[in-house]
Amino acid sequence: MTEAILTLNAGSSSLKFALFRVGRPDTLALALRGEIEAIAAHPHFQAWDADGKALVDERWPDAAAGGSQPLFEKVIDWTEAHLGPDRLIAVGHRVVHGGPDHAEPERVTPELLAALDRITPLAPLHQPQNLAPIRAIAAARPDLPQVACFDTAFHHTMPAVASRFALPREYEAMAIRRYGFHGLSYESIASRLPDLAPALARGRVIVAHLGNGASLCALNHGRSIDTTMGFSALDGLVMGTRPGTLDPGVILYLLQERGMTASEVEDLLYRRSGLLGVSGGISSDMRTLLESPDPRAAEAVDLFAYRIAREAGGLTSSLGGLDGLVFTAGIGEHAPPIRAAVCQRLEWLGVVLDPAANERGDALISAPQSRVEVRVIATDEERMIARHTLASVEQT
Ligand SMILES: Nc1ncnc2c1ncn2[C@@H]1O[C@H](COP(=O)(O)OP(=O)(O)O)[C@@H](O)[C@H]1O
Ligand SMILES: CC(=O)OP(=O)(O)O
Ligand SMILES: [Mg+2]
Repeated sequence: MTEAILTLNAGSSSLKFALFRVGRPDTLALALRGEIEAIAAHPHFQAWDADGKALVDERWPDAAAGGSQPLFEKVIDWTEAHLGPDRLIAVGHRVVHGGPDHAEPERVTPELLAALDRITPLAPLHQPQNLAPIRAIAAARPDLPQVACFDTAFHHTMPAVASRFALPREYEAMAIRRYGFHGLSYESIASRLPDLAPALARGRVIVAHLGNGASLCALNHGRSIDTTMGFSALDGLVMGTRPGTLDPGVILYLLQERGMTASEVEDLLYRRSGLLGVSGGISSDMRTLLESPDPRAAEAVDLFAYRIAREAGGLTSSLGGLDGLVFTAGIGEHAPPIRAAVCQRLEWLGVVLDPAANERGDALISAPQSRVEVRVIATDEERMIARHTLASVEQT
């Protein structure tokens, strides 16, 4: 019988999962992976074995009644039914916010769950999605170890000058600071760089994690020194349904002058803005926008690329120059027009794209004369979670 680890990665638009077989010494072989995408609209459930052979492909016309809970249960039941001779030894979870106190992966206990629940207001779109399956599994399988892996953890290496807000000191004591997110994704990319691009592993690199949520991370020698997301997953780039950086004066104005309630503003910022809002409600999904003939879709796409380039300029300053740019996550890995638009805006930095390599989605998409090496690397948050989970269960 082989031991296996299940990973669950609940994002804002998808639930991704994977099953890894544990070999000795400490190798993790992918057994299957899958996802439910468009969880809030028309859920689409797919899974593949390690060779990419499809195991399931189901669509549900409407989001499940009762939110994501029935979808989590479906994934867990389906995975258990496909375990075969494997024995599940642990489940690892992506948990978006670890707050100030959780800088390393941790075994789930009732105390940890209560602490993570208390920081839900800092990540209202994600934390409930992350904690719900932990609770469901704890109730159904109380003896099965679970490990929480935090999206904020990788950024604990940021210097104070990058994590501090210019607020009075007492607010910093209330843990109001910039945390950064998508840390498991950045850790996954940083862990691949020594093999894929050794010079970049030692250099100054911006990683663009462009999914439904989107952010940039400045890596120096593989460590995060700055990132575009802050206290919450609202800051920085334009995202599927979030505006990214917004003058806080707008929020005061909406509350004080336009009579909006705090929860209406929350809904506006987390669910109605970004690509969805700017496109006039066409879609938060980049595929739909790239295919749409509506000029508002093109304006949303243009703003998305403009803001990536603008923030990349800022992070280049944080890094003191730029050696590499890496695109990853749903849009970064699969949307050549977005990569082209960003690279064109960064030509002043010495970025020269190889258009054919970009269209093919090659690993290296910059031209030989480019001063900045531009790469596409598939993020593997699932393997990162599995590694942390294995290390955590072996320690105890
Ligand atoms: N072939 C594609 N072309 C353009 N965009 C794509 C493609 N495939 C996926 N995407 C986009 O990737 C985004 C989802 O990215 P993903 O990293 O899976 O998100 P999350 O993990 O935040 O749920 C969506 O906007 C989707 O439209
Ligand atoms: C932190 C965050 O925005 O995550 P996601 O991209 O999964 O929405
Ligand atoms: Mg994601």
